Amino acid sequence: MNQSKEQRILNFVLQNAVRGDPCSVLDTIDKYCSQKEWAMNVGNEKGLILDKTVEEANPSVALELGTYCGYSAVRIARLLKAGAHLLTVEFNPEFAAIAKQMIEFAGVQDKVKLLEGPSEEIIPQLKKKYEVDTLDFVFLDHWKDRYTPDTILLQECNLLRKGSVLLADNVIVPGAPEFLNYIRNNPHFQCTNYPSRLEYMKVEDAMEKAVFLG
Ligand SMILES: C[C@H](C[C@H]1O[C@@H](n2cnc3c(N)ncnc32)[C@H](O)[C@@H]1O)NC(=O)c1cc(-c2ccc(F)cc2)cc(O)c1O
Ligand SMILES: [Mg+2]
Repeated sequence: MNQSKEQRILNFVLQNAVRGDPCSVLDTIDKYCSQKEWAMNVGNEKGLILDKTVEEANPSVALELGTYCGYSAVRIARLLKAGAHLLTVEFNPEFAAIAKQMIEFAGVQDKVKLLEGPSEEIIPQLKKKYEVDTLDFVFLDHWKDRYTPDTILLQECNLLRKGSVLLADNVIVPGAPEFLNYIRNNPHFQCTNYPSRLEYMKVEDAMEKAVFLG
């Protein structure tokens, strides 16, 4: 059976990147996806916005929704301080298997816990099953129509605290208009928009940061 695109991306990393070097893994994925096959990684341009937001938040506990091949999980984990960790959620088993290998090859597996399943099922389990108190940082990069319900669910599960930082990818392409409307009109969030471009394309995209005010 011929390989999936995600398997081809992983193989290219295994053959061309430096094991244990997260930056080398990120650069190699970006090289493959800009020169050979487009893929929905956050990419290097929006990746720099993600980097700055993570560094500013300096989270002890971070959550990512939508792992895909693990590009942003590696990107986030490489910036985490000693003792901090990232929980990343992916419901597609094939993608989860690829991401697991990508995270291990990059050498950040001790900082990342990959949770396989839908976010709507996993979020309510975070406190009891995964021993989370509150989340310092959340990266929303899964189905764009899940951004709003999952943001509401995070609040209902008391997983946000004053100052928790949410960062949403793709608020222009594919777009998350309902999320933007929800979060920008919600007095419990302070929002900032970061114009950028769709990964590996000359197409406008943006990220939205929302700080929970408690
Ligand atoms: C949604 C995907 C990312 C991943 O999210 C997992 N997922 C989903 N829903 C759940 C859940 N409820 N729980 C857990 N995991 C979940 C999935 O399996 C994918 O692996 N991301 C995108 O679709 C995406 C698409 C584009 C894009 C842009 C222009 C185009 F012309 C075409 C596509 C760009 C991006 O930057 C994206 O991020
Ligand atoms: Mg995205």
